[in-house]
Amino acid sequence: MTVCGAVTTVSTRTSAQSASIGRHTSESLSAHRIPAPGAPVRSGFLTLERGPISSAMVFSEVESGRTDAELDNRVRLWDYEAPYTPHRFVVVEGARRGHHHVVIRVLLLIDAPCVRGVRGVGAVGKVAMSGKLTCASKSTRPGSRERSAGEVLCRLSNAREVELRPSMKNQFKTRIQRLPTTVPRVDILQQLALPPLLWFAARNRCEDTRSDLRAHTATANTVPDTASVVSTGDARAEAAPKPRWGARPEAWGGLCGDCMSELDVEVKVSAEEAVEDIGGGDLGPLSTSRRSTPSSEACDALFVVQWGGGRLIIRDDPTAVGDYIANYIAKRINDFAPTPEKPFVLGLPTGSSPIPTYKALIKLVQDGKLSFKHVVTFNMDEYVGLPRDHPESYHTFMFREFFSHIDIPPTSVHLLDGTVKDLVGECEAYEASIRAAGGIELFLGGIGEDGHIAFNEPGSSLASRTRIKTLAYDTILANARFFNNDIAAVPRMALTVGVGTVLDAREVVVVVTGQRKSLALSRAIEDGVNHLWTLSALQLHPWALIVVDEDATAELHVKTVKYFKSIERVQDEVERTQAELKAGGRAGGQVGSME
Ligand SMILES: N[C@@H]1[C@@H](O)[C@H](O)[C@@H](COP(=O)(O)O)O[C@@H]1O
Repeated sequence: MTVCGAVTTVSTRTSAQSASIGRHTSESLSAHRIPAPGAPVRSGFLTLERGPISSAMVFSEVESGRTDAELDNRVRLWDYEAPYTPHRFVVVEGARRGHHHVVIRVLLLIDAPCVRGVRGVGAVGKVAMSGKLTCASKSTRPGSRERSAGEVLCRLSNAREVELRPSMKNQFKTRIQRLPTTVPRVDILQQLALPPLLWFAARNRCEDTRSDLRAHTATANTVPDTASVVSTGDARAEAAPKPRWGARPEAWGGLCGDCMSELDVEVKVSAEEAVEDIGGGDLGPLSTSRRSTPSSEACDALFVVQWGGGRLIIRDDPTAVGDYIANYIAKRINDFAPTPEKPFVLGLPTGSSPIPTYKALIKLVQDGKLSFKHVVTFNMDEYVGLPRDHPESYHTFMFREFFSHIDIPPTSVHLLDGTVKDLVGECEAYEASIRAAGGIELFLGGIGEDGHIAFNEPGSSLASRTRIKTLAYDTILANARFFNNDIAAVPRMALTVGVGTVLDAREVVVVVTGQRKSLALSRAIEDGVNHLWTLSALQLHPWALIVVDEDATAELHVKTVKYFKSIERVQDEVERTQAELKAGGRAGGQVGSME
């Protein structure tokens, strides 16, 4: 798989244009200004947050009613490859009213639960893809020649070779390995080093399940089943196991908002190339040549669709990091509007890194901007054998640094007890009480210098659950500072939630500050998923955010830092525009904001 950090723009018009295929930096990406509301949308304005997917492809068409050839001339292809988690992709989508329907289709949405959902569908040997997305609603009835995104994704993810149609073929051709149908989504994404074919079936299913989705948005803490949203309509897909899915309700609100309802996505798969079913496929040829015009006015709003995945926020110093995270958490809790029946379940860490966050949260509570009355907390870990009232027990730490300053009922606080006889039973009961609380909505974490999250030391299973863990010598050394630098006083064992427990949270936010964490940060986000740096498991999480200070970026590549900063700029710009639109009553609600 190729992974590079650049954006490729491909024009399909002429060879001269082909020669102009350029490698753009993320700066030039952000130079694509988002048009003002109502302004004409030009080809190429599309602004993307480069996703950490292996690559991504976006086509835009501007103005409908043209011949295919003309449209081809206007197709822009961005091929994104990025170093970080493979789940997240943001599309800023714009269109405007008028008889020139701006049809900017994007797609990209990558999540392989939908692949899992449709597993068993026949593999495709070779697919030619027109790469055009149009804007009309399409049926996804089984047997229909129109294929939904889920189907196409499924097919392409099973393809051994994917080609664009002839007009683009010479410019872009990628081979991928044939993938087993059941590989985890990350593997799929990482191996789809091609125009990734991750097409998100916005309207097809969205429309069907629209009221459900709205209900989800309203209740704000449940997330619809991906398979049912991106599925093919195939009964097997419907019956497939429900994927664990970390998208947040705002994202769904966006997908199902009024504007989005006017957008549809269809991947046209050309019949110019033979489609060879090699795995007992029963979907028929992936073929459609019909172009459609938008069924109604295209939306005139800007969209951000965020769909899980990793994001790195860089702030100047630990205080700014703490402020950022505190505001972020406060917004989550406030948006969630917790009640006694439906509390917000928050996972919490100890250590020095989260202290500025705790301070800022305390201030928000004191200022009346946040309440923990209906928040239930679960801490990550606790030393074994340290009495709860020991000054360095995590129990003491949490009450000293946080709980005693906020309005949380003590009964809503959960900490592992490392003093009990039956430590295994304690761990099992802890997992059970997390489940009973409905799972963790947001897990805040810190990391050790060796990249451990909670006490998941190097070598921990990435599927681990709450358990007893022997501490690494490095961790004992690092934590000796809390025990008067007496290494012998540091407990040798701890109870800790597992990496799997953290990954189960619907959202994970990790604080990383200080240069001593910089190597761990770089290993976790610039290298692959690795049990030696357990933070790297966040790459598997669909909705993860790491907030760091400048010092912690010391070991990162300059391009990594630039990339994430550019994302934030784009995000800010989008959110400002959205706020303006909203203020003017023109946008369909908050869409996927991370802030
Ligand atoms: N078990 C805790 C971790 O949860 C924490 O993230 C880490 C970092 O501590 P600090 O933030 O003080 O560097 O310390 C301990 O190892």
